[in-house]
Amino acid sequence: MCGIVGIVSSEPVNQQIYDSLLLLQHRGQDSTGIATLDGDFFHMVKAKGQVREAYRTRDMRSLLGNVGLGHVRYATRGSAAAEEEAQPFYVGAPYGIILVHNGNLTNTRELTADLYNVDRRHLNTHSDTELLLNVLANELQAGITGLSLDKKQVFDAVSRVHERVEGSYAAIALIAGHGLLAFRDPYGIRPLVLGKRSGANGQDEWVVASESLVLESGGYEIVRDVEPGEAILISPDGWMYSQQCAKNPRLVPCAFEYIYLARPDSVLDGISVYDARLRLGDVLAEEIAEQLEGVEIDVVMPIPDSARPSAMQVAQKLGIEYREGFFKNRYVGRTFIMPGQAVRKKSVRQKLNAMSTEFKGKNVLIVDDSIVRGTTSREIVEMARSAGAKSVIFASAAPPVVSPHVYGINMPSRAELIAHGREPSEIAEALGADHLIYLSVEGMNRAIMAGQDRVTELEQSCFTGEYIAGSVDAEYLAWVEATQES
Ligand SMILES: O=P(O)(O)OC[C@H]1O[C@H](OP(=O)(O)OP(=O)(O)O)[C@H](O)[C@@H]1O
Ligand SMILES: NC(=O)CC[C@H](N)C(=O)O
Ligand SMILES: [Mg+2]
Repeated sequence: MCGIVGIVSSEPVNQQIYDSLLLLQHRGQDSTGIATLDGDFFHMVKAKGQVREAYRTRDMRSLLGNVGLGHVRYATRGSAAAEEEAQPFYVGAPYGIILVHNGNLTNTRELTADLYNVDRRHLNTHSDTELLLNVLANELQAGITGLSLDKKQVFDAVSRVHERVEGSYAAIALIAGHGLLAFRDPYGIRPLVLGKRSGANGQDEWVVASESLVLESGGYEIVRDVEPGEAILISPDGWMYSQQCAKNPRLVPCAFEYIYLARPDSVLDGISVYDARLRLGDVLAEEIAEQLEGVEIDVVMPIPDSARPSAMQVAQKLGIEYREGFFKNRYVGRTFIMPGQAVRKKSVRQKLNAMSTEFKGKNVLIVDDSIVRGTTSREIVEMARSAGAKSVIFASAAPPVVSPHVYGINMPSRAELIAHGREPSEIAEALGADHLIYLSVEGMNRAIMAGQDRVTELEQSCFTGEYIAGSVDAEYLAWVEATQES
């Protein structure tokens, strides 16, 4: 999951894109980039690290134009450290295209071979985003008949992209002279939402972004989510056109967005992330009551930040006091999306501190949103014990993560997943907890999708091992494991 934003405005967009990326920072911390379209020219600035450190005043001044896009990266293919893999990516033909992408393609080997051998295209990195851009460029090129490009040709090109590319992709592109193109994969795995406001000169101003909070904070009304398979084309003077470009679109958004990735104050595909997290807590409480009958619990405690809404509900439903015992250093980023296990492990200790008065002599139920590698939970159980807890019960508001995530979250290898091939009792032992409880898969589905009928199924392969998009089989997973840094 990266964060993406694209804006078509009646005034310069540089500051708006910057502000939007700051709001999307929780989706990626490895690198960031902004590109603008200024008449016939693109301007682009990319840098490693987080938004606040990445852009200088002179960079911002160079980003001229009323149309632009931006990206924060959390690498899922290639390397987090590679500067040349920071997004956006650019190709010179046709017209000049710049693209940002949230997601992960699963047929990269086939695409790489075809782009070299058939389309005669050069690829300069290991990024799957560069592949996506080149497929789009190739399909646009193939459909051009005259000098200019019309919307049908653009939508036909996106249809052919859907046919060639497998995996997940929410993408935004700028096409020089033509405006902004946004599209979402046929399963809508990664989020993308469309917003509109009226500019000073009466022109419609548009934004497409990974999360709705970007729209709200910029004073845009939420028009709707981009449909799975749909493409949206917005001209530089604010005309918007859309078309369904996939043969069999089916909305299957990623469950992990609701559990951990997205900000709680966003609404994705009509489901409020905060409400989903509250409901995950409600259902978790029911399952705790059933499975841990008789186990003594004095206090319920969240692991800040993402677990707070769920933990609050667990406490309320179980009628047990809610306390905060772990305090977070706000200057340390999200540890799960940091590259490399050594950094992640060190950061948990830097990030969280246990206040002993809240633990001494108590039976503590610790609630986290998820346990993936166990990096956080292992350290936390140890911290709770050293702070004097009598017993430590650990609850996860998501089911066990048993399989790699190949659609935009960097969990490439089975071996690193603490729940892979282990029973909950063995995991409890590995974590050092007295009891461990996970939300059930059925409970997760019920909680996230309650009270609405737009989303009827979730992408949940990391909990079930069943992959909906592309041919993800044992051979593919072994290849990902062998080639992707985690
Ligand atoms: O089992 P693990 O591999 O440790 O991963 C899971 C943990 O990582 C995330 O927290 P993170 O610090 O990334 O962000 P947060 O502050 O938003 O909770 C998540 O909320 C869990 O606490
Ligand atoms: N998390 C993402 O969406 C990553 C996008 C792309 N796969 C990359 O690695 O840059
Ligand atoms: Mg956390």
